[in-house]
Amino acid sequence: MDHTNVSLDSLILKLHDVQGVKFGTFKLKSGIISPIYFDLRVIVSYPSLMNEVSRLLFLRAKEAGVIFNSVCGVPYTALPLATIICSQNDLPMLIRRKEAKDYGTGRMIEGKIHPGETCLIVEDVVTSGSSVFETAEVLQKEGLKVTDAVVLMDREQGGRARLAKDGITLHSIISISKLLDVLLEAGRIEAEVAQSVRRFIHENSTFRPTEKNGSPAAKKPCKSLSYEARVQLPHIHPMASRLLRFMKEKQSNLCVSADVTDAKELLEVADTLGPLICMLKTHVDILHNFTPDVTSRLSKLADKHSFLIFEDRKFADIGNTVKHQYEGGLYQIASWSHVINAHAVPGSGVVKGLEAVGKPLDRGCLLIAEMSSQGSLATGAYTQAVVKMADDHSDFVFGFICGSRISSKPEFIHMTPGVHMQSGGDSLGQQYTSPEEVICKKGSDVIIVGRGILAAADRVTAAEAYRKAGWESYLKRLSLTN
Ligand SMILES: O=c1ccn([C@@H]2O[C@H](COP(=O)(O)O)[C@@H](O)[C@H]2O)c(=O)[nH]1
Repeated sequence: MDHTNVSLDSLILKLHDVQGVKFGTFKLKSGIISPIYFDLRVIVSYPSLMNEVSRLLFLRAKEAGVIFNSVCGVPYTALPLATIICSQNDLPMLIRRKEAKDYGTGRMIEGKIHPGETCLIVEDVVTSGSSVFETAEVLQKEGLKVTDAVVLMDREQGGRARLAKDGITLHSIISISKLLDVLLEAGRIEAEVAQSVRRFIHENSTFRPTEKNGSPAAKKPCKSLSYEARVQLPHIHPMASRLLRFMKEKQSNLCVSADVTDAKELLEVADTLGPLICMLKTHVDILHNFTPDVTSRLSKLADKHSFLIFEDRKFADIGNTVKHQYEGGLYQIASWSHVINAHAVPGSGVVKGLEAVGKPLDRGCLLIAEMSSQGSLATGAYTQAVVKMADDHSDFVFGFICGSRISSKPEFIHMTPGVHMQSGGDSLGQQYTSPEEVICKKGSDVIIVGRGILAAADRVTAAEAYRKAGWESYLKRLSLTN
């Protein structure tokens, strides 16, 4: 028996001893029930284990012949591992921030960056490979090369193949198959447990390699209709149909969130970005100089450039109050906004109140089923109840604000905020996802982008980049699912 195998087996047993790996019934973040769970964060409490894992990670990269100039750990568990590797081998380290700083430079990477150099990524566990990929994306945006990643535990659920597709070679110390073999042999788990974990891993691969002609080799995700085909659906809401037509004609599933506080700037955003968007989202109550003239000009720009106006008012009161809020007051929202949205918290009265005002004007409503902010309570059973409410009021409700596709009905439009090319978020809990993730993987229809475009030096160029990314992700989704 060679020395490496002996130390690998003992490492696996130690990880089991400290409960870094557990067997039982665990609900994963995705909602899937798993018979195995890794919690490798626990190893930070065991210094000798930390040193051993760090040594093996470094050795693995060296054995594989990886040439690199710096090391970056995927936050958070791999951060101390990267620190030990760099300290013991006299290597420069880079730290990836989870959120951009909202002051100073706003950078996402800490440490001295030398564009053109190669950075090795270190991770504790890889499932789909998305965390490694997100870190690689951030490093690459700074001009660094990322060719390889080393990981302590490969769950063998498609992460390696997915990263290879993106040009990153994954090197692992322990595979889940090896872990099961060692624990079985040591009498730590029963054969049935090992068998059920193997079955689970096999059935829950997150990446299916494509055949040479590009079509998926294995099980396809459920079929998705084109925007064009959905326009023809017999029960499509007129607002959904209008939006889908704009999307098709303009090749745009981009909604710009025009969160500016000056009326002149709002109109300028609408006019300059109008040709690139299918919808303009407003928060008129943040304007310091609102006048009714602003909304009448906005309506003219919507006609000129063929986009819908969506006032993101998030109504959330009893039916009688929201009727007044929608129809009257300073903003008279119903008179100019094609689309509004509402929380389902008050119960169906909120929709009925809004419908009483909006339906005669041919307006449409989106229900807020999920939110992009950290710690949002709109999840699980609440989200499902919102879908039911939309089903019950589909004369007026034509879709959702959500993080991913939550209804299988193609008549409903799914719109996702919290979209940015760079992963991370802000200091107030906003969490960002990329256009590709939102459209292609999560099956949403429209990306809602605010600061990703508004904070850019050239807003038109940034909006075009988001339009293109959103549209190409939609085409990719169609090709993968049909
Ligand atoms: O869950 C939600 C619901 C709404 N929003 C709104 O979208 C934009 C996002 O702005 P960014 O600058 O792209 O972060 C903003 O108007 C929010 O009120 C959301 O972010 N999340």
